[in-house]
Formats: sequence, structure tokens, C-alpha cells
Amino acid sequence: LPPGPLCLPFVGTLLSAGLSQHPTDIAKLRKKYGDVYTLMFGSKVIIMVTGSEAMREIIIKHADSVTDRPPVSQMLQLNNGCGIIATSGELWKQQRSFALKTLRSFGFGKRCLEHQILQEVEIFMGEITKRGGEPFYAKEVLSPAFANIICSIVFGKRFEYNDERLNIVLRVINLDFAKINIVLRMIGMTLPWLRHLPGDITGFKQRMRYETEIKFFINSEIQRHKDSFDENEIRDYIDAFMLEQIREKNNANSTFSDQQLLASVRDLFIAGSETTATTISWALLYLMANPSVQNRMRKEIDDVIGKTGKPSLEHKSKLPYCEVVITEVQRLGNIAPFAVPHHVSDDVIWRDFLIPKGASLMLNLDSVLMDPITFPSPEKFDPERFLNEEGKCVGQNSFIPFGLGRRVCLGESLARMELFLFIISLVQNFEILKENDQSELSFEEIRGGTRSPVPFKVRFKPRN
Ligand code: HEM
Repeated sequence: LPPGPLCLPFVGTLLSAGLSQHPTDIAKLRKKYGDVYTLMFGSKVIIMVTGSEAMREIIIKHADSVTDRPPVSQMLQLNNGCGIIATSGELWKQQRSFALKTLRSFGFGKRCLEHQILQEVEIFMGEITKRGGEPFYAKEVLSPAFANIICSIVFGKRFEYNDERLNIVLRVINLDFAKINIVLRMIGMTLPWLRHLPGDITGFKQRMRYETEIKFFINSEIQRHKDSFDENEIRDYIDAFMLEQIREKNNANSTFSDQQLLASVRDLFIAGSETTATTISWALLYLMANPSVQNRMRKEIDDVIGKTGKPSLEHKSKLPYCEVVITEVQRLGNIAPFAVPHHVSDDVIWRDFLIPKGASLMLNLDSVLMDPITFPSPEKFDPERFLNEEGKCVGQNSFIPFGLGRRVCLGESLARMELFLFIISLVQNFEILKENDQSELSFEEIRGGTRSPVPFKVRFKPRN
């Protein structure tokens, strides 16, 4: 095995390596044991992979053996063995490729989706304008805005920002994401019987309650689709899935079950709303802290699009400074520091180590995005580190916030479109300001399912 901290019976490396997921603790372990090291929870082997080179080697060269997900994860159990994020093997392959194909047909990575996103941007900016320049919690409008984009693709409809049902679900997702402790989740995976004990050591029971709310919401949308389904008029992802169920009805091995429909919609909804909203929250914080960066972006936007022109993806290549700001926000925001655990499905011999079948593989994206060699003074917000002498965006090789390999984020193209159109529109139309001149900005983080900033208030001052 790759080296690692002292391993004791039953507790493994818990006492010697602690429970911290903080980057400085991970960096210390990396310094001591190298880019690849072993942690043990009980008898469960966790291989930590740090740094871009090691990550690319294992994920790309040994893809056949490290693409699966752990077979006993909480998410898999909560999803009854279905879905996209937590599944493996043939089921995952079929469902991921169906999701990609279908989402592309609804505009992923294409211009037609741009129109839909821009409509939501308009509504989002209207909501901000209603606040009259007063400070408010950014997430109040960010969460429904991004949920709405994924809702229009998956459910074929959007919701009002004050829709009670949507807000209950978004609150639950926010709480759920904040509560996920990756180490406790690993312990729960190693000792699944813990969840039958009184109390809720690994948080499984709480997550179960949250999931019930989310599934209730999604099930009501699925029922609405069943009641109005017309195979000649496919409106959205749910319709496309139901059509596939009809096509596959004589296939005894079909993976297109009702449970799979619920679980994959749940995965898309959760992965598609919270992640982008959190990234924009980080963007707002960094822009509030750096008015000169905002001003430079605004100048570039004014020169290319004008004060009142509509941003479009066509402007992207003409807005290199804005592009590097978004890249730097994603690097420092670093919202998925451990990606999602992978599972080793066959013994792998790599760098003279045995990576044993059954181990979990954790990709520490932190270690790449915050690498002091690639990104000197990594804690500093410095968009220009991505700008070359000709003023072009460069250095994206070590920029892997969406993960890499076969499990790379399925929503990457949508997320990139959303980040660009929302951030450019915000900076074009508003000055983004702190709650008041005296308030201190906090860059403190909450590490859960995503790495998010502690809730903060922001003021949007219309430019004119
Ligand atoms: C800034 C926004 C986002 C970031 C940083 C992000 C990041 C990630 C990362 C790191 C992974 C795990 C990769 C791995 O396992 O190695 C992932 C998986 C995934 N993401 Fe995203 N994501 C974002 C937005 C989205 C959106 C908008 C969607 C909507 C469709 C989405 C859907 C998914 C799905 C379904 C998976 C699981 C893929 C699989 O297991 O095959 N993500 N994402």
C-alpha cells in the first residue's frame, strides 16, 4: 500500500491522521507521505491522491479500474441503488450516456440553451432590482435562479422565487450539503450498521428525512408528466426518459425503471442547482473584496457589449479579463475539494504500489487548485495569474474544478454557460457592494457536500 499515518486496530488511522478535511492538514500529510497515501477507517482502505500529475496518471491510465463508485455509499442507499452520481458498471454507463445525449438534445453546450439561461438572468436581475439596493442574503435569489434552469430542462417548467414547495426543497438541499461530513460519510460506508444504533452518528437518518422531502417534490412532477405524456411531443428530460421506458419495455435487462427515473432526476436537480449557486456566492465575495477587479471587468464589458447590450456566449473570447476572473473564482472557490469518491474495482499496480480492489479513491482537487508551485501564493485572489502577455486566458491544465476522466462533471458545459452569463450580466448592471462600508467580509468556509462561504449579505447598486 502507499505509505500513511500509523494504523491501529479497529480505528485505523483516525487517531493518527484526525478527522480534519482542511487543506493545510491534507498538505501536511502530503508533505510527509507523498502524493499518494493511505488512510484506514477500520479495515476500509482509503487511497488519497493529491497533485495534478498523480491524479491524471491514476484516473486516465487506470480508468477501467477506478471509474466505479463505492458500492455502499449513503447516496446509493438513499437512491435505492439507482441514479447517476453514486452508481457503477453497466447501469451507470447506460444512464450517464442517456443523460448526456438527452441533455445535449435540450441544449447542453449549445446556443439554444443560452436563450433559456438569459431569460432566467432577466428574472434574477428583476428580483435584485426589487431589493432597491438594500443588503440581503445572496443565496435567497441565487438558489432559485439556478434551480430554475435545471427545472426547465428536467421538468419543463420554472418556479416563482417565492414558491413555497421549491423553497422548502432548496432549504433542505442547502442544509443537506452543509451537513455532509466526508469523513463521517466514509465511516458510515465502512460500518453501515452504525445507522441502526440509537442517535445518528453518521448523519444517515437526517439525510433520509431530507431525501424524503426532495423525492416528494420530484415525484409530484413525475406524476404531472405521467398524466399529460404524449410520445409525439417530448417536452423535457422526464418525457424523454418515459419515452425510453416505452422503447425498452421488451428488454428484460432495461435499466429504465421508475426508481431510476426518480433517482436520476434527483441527481441532476441536486448537482445542478447548489453547485453553481455556491460558485456565484464565492464570486460575489471576491468581487466585493476587489472593487478594482469589478471596475476592470465593467470597462471590458462596456467596450465589447456596451452598457445595455445583452451578454452572449459569443462575447466570451472578446472578454479575456472577465474570463480569467471567473476562472480564478472557480479555482479559489474550489467547491468540490474531494470530488466524489471513486471505487477501485480491480487490483492496480501503480508507482510500485498496490492499490487494492475494494479501496476507495479520494481525488483531492484542493491540492491541485491550491498548489503553490502552479499557483504561487495560492490563497491570493489574483485573476491575472491566468492571463498571458498577449492578454489571453492560459494555464487551464491545472484547472480541474469539474474533476477529470470518465466521471468528469456531467453538467460542466451547462455550469460554464451559467457562470459566464450570470456574472457578466451582474457586473454589467450593478456595482456589487458589501452590506455596509464598515462590514468585514468573511471568507470562512462551510465544508459539506460542497465548500461554501458562510451566509453573507450583499448590496447591488444599479449602475445608473
Ligand atoms: C460550478 C459548478 C459545478 C462544479 C464545480 C461541479 C463539479 C463536479 C465534480 C468535481 C464532480 C465529480 C467528478 C468525479 O467524480 O471525479 C461532479 C459530478 C457530477 N456533476 Fe457536477 N459540478 C458543477 C455543476 C454541475 C451541474 C450544473 C450539473 C447539472 C447537470 C452537474 C451534474 C453532475 C453529475 C450528474 C455528476 C456525476 C457524474 C458521474 O458520476 O458520472 N454538475 N461535478
